[in-house]
Amino acid sequence: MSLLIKNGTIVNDDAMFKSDVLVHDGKIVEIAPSIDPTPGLEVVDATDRFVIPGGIDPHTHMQLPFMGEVAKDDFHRGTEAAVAGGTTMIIDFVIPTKGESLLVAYDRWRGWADPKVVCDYGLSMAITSWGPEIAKEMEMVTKADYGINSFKFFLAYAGVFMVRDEEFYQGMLQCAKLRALARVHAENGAVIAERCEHLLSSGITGPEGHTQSRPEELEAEATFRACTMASQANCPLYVVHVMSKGAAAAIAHHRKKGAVVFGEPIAAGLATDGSHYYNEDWLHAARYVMSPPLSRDPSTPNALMKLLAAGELHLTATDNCTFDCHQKSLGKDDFTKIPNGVNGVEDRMSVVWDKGVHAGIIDPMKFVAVTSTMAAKIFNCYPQKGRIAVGSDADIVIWNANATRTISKDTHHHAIDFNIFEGMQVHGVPETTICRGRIVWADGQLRTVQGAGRFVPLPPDSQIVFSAVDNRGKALEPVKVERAPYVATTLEAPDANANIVVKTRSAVPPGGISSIQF
Ligand SMILES: NC(=O)NCCC(=O)O
Ligand SMILES: [Zn+2]
Ligand SMILES: [Zn+2]
Repeated sequence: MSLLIKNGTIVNDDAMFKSDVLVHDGKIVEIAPSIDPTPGLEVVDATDRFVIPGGIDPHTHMQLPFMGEVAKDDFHRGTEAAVAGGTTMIIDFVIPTKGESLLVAYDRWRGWADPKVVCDYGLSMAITSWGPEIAKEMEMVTKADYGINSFKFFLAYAGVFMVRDEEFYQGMLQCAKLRALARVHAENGAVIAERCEHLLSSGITGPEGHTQSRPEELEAEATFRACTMASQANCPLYVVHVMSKGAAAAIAHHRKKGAVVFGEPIAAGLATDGSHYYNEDWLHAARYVMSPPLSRDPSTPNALMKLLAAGELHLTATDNCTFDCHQKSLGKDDFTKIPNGVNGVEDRMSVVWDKGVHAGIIDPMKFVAVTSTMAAKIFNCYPQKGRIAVGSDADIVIWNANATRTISKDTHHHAIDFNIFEGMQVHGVPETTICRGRIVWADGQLRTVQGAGRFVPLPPDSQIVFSAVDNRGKALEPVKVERAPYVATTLEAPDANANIVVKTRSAVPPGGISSIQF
């Protein structure tokens, strides 16, 4: 099947230019100022429109079994919502239960996703327990047959997904060895568990307890700790759902010291805030329960967007993990039982355009970078994905920057009965979405086929992630002092009048000098 996109302005992360685009058999085969239509060619007019790489959402949880429930958006509804919003690839997480084989969990996720996806998808893998068997399976799943190149560690959800610091550290050593990216959910799970108990026993049972059990400091502390441990393991780190200024500052601190750390804000955190948790309508407040919580500081969404603009945060995702009102209401007497998670996969592109480009904070090229290209580079499928170029997959969105739409549960494609962005009017609308050469969304209608999306294996050793690591490693090698063997001497009584000699360090200790002053 062939398709010709005419008269549009192509936007990549590094350039914008007017050109036509010819697509054949799922690939972009020609880009030229003017391509003549030939008989039988479907022509899409993109006059006054941008022609952008389809969005890549690197953080979703379709049909995740979590907190006794299963997320409502499955791989069918979830990917339909994605393409309706201009996203043409998702990266979902395989999350084994504690002690479960990674291979068994992997097969389960592929079994769920392959027959249902309407767009391409890749997988990341969570490590929820630790031991030699897990380390061995990590190596297996990074092979081409499995196509995993990143592993996520939870420092929250005590007793469920959380790993201890030493497990996280060992996991990162293994990631570094396999040239796989470590990803982290950074919150202090142990302190959160204590605070939950305290709040409940003080009679705070509503959703306001959720945010009070997880103050921003606990996200910032865990982010700083994760970055520190990653630096010691010489392992690149990707911090998922950066929700607060403190967490972003921890990332910036380590990047200034040369660490390879990426920060991912999500649509929810860029467009809304934690004031909802204090809404007097219980159900309203419960809808926003996710972890880490939305920031209580109303200036945070704008600050996170500015950090994307400044290059201190790097790409956007959604953490799409949807539970409907009935599922949320299971926590009506106890906020710790409200299933955690919000929508985002359908609205991320419009929300980032509106709060970023329309607001004058980022330009269209940066928009493409933070919604698509950076994800393709980090997860090592660039330029197959994330670029409008000859030879790339024809994952393309015709974007109308001048159109607006009002987000609503009544028109969205999610499987839930509310939308956390309800009523928000956003500038920037995906008019046509093309997945590997097929139009899957046009004129406000889905034209999808279940199972038509493909699994995209993600190979390890992404350039943007690993190129600096070897030289950093040399600087971190342990230092050995060569000495003559120590010969024991008889101890003599100390001479009270002898001068005290203060020994000074002559070599930098492994891992560098701490900036903490005592
Ligand atoms: N974020 C959230 O609340 N739910 C999904 C699981 C996770 O990513 O932590
Ligand atoms: Zn998380
Ligand atoms: Zn998540």
